[in-house]
Amino acid sequence: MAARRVLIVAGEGLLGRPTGIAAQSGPACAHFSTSSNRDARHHKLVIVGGGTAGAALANKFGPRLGKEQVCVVEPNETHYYQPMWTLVGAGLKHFHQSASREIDVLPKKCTWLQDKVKSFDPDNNMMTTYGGESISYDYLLVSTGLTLEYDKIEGCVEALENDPFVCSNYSPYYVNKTFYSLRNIEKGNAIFTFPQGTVKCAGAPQKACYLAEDYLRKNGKRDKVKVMYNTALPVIFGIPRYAAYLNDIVDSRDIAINKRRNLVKVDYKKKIATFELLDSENGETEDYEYSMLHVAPPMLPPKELWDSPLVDETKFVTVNKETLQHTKYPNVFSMGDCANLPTAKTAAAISAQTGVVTKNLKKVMAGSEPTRHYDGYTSCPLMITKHTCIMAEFGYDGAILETFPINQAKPRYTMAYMKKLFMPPLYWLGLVKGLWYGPGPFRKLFRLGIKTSN
Ligand SMILES: COC1=C(OC)C(=O)C(C/C=C(\C)CCC=C(C)C)=C(C)C1=O
Repeated sequence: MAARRVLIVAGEGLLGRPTGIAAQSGPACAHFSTSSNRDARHHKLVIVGGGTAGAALANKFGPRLGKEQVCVVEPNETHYYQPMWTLVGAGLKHFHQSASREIDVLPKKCTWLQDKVKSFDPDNNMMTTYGGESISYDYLLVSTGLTLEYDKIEGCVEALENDPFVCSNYSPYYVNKTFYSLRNIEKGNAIFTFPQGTVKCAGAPQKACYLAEDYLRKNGKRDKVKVMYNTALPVIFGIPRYAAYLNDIVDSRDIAINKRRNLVKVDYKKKIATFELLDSENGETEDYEYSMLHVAPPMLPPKELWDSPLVDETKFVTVNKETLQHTKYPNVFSMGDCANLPTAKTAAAISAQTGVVTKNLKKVMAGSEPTRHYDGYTSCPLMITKHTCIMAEFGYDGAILETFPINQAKPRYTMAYMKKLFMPPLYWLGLVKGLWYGPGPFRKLFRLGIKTSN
């Protein structure tokens, strides 16, 4: 029964489809736009991507400017709360709890064009779509998210499609396979990978590992399964304060950390994963036999952006890291995973960015300069066991920006409850609706409390 369910999930996998936020395309909905004039289509504000960032901004500007003035270009029918997929992979939430209809996260007062941008021409304030539209705009928000590039790993797509024990919490097609693997693994190596390059939610690959280890231990299988985390990075986590706690945790739970290893090939018939040794000069590789393999794929902004002047050679949208305004085009902003911001890419980061872009875009629309500055705020709720969580919160240059006046680097029950119970409603009712700008004000309030009580 379980095996059948997984096979159905795996059978649906198709990497040609957009993978950033949502999955399927489908029939048009109420305020879906059917353009009557394909030659000239103009909106005051065009938002490319209806994920977390795009939906939040549509909810800010749609009601303000009106339905015809704000256009969201988003091909996918379903909007996913991706932070929940860590929990789905560990059997702590159901996949359907992470999904909503795109039409339900967008405001009534906006035009949803269910289409995908094909090319950007910011010098002429124009873009074209695969559906054959030419759209011009006064202001543009680029919030496309990232595309999962499983196909950069040789044999990985075949393995994800054919081996029930090769899984990935990053994809709606493969996230259900993670818990299937945990329930059915008997012995051997359970390997969790972290790729080279920029990823969204850099904590997710190790959360998958911790929750798996916890499940195997609690279900009496731990002594027969070796748990490994193979990462391209030279450290377990980029912020030393949290890395110190995490290193102790992996030591005490006998999780092997193999650093500077990058997954380059999966041979699912032989059950072998091949890793490039990044510190070796002559491109040496290492083969690992696996019983279960959790893949975090390389990621990049969608290829439609690569040739546009909106990005640089890194392929990420070049914005001022404080104002989030484009470095070349003052009428363009970018936020979310596709922006080249030197901080970790998370939903929590988008909450803080929403306030900044809302304020600055209003300023620019009124003919003045952007004034609000983003401090790089981001948060990573690191699930350590199913009941405990390290609530990492930080900003640019490793600044620690913890909300609560307690040590959040310690695994805590309260923070696990936050992640599992408090965050989903905060996301659906707050963040995507443009009503949650992150916990910054609470942080300041709690710090004030400490000062006055001293
Ligand atoms: C899923 O996305 C998330 C957010 O966006 C909805 C957040 O904002 C935050 C940050 C919020 C914190 C730490 C709690 C603040 C709560 C109060 C009551 C002050 C986290 C961790 C998060 O995971």
